[in-house]
Amino acid sequence: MTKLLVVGKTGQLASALNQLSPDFSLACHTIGRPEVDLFDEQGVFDAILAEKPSVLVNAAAYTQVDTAETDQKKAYAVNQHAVRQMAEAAKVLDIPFIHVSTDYVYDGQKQGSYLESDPTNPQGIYGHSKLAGEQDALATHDKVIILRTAWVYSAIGKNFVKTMLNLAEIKDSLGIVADQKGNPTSALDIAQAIFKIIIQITDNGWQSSYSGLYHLAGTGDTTWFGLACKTFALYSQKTSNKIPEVSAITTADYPTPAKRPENSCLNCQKLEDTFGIRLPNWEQSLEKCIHQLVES
Ligand SMILES: NC(=O)C1=CN([C@@H]2O[C@H](COP(=O)(O)OP(=O)(O)OC[C@H]3O[C@@H](n4cnc5c(N)ncnc54)[C@H](OP(=O)(O)O)[C@@H]3O)[C@@H](O)[C@H]2O)C=CC1
Ligand SMILES: Cc1cn([C@H]2C[C@H](O)[C@@H](COP(=O)(O)OP(=O)(O)O[C@H]3O[C@@H](C)C(=O)[C@@H](O)[C@H]3O)O2)c(=O)[nH]c1=O
Ligand SMILES: [Mg+2]
Repeated sequence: MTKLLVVGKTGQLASALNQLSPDFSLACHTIGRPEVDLFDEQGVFDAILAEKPSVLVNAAAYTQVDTAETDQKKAYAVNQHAVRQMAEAAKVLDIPFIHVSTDYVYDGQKQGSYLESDPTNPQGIYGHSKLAGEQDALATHDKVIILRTAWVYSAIGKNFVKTMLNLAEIKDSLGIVADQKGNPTSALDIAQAIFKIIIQITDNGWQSSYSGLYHLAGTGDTTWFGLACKTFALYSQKTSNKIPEVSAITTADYPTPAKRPENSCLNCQKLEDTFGIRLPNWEQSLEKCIHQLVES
């Protein structure tokens, strides 16, 4: 039986992997704080070797985009140095390592959606540190799959969708940026895709053609303003709770410490061609998430 080890316990993706693993008949174990802290590089390496998994997935990261600007050391420790240790451990065990990265490795200036072969140019420390982690993982071990995803939301954990619903309780109006475009992605959809990839690796054995970068994001794109509007539209269909008035603003109207890409839409064709996986439309998965939030 495939023995999957997930680094990360309480985050959006780690929770989704945990939740869905029984559907895929996998033994799935998660490690994270307080037992395993990613600031302790040797501890991470040792913990993975002690577990002896047959596949390693990293679902942990330093994800606070704005805080990273002033907390650079921690961002690089988690997003680069710990990732290198995971790749080193996977190399020693000779097992596949599936690592998750971000659309924020791009500068957002491309017209149209990004291909994996497009140049990267992160605009902030979070994106820089994630890119450094990708590069270290690929340089360390052959059996590495990097999945760049985007705009992740889930009923569990912190994300933009839940921020909007929390703000609804305290605000009558909101201004949301309408000049940043991307692909909202459900954590449950990412988890399901990761399991499908693992099943193919198990069934076919590792193929050298699997190695490398893949985009994995919800189908269809929108702006943060569009995502906020859809969130409130779905929410008001399911509850009688009040929703705020939402207005479209520009990036200049909403200054933040970290610069975000204007257009980070991801072309996910390579993933479909290699593994036959295509994620659902973002609106369809968002509806499921809002349903879960309303029911809980
Ligand atoms: N969230 C998003 O919008 C996007 C995320 N991604 C990527 O997807 C992946 C999953 O992200 P997501 O699930 O949203 O992340 P979350 O922010 O929800 O969770 C991050 C996880 O990392 C763990 N972690 C952080 N620092 C440490 C540390 N020092 N030691 C141990 N564990 C640590 C956290 O643990 P604890 O609970 O103890 O803090 C938490 O479990 C990441 O690689 C991220 O970069 C990519 C694009 C968009
Ligand atoms: C709360 C709020 C945000 N915004 C803007 C700020 C920003 O441009 C945009 C999104 O805000 P957030 O800070 O929630 O999103 P952000 O933390 O930038 O989300 C990113 O997280 C990392 C981890 C990733 O990898 C990315 O793919 C992406 O999901 O919305 C408003 O315009 N109005 C508001 O009231
Ligand atoms: Mg954030």
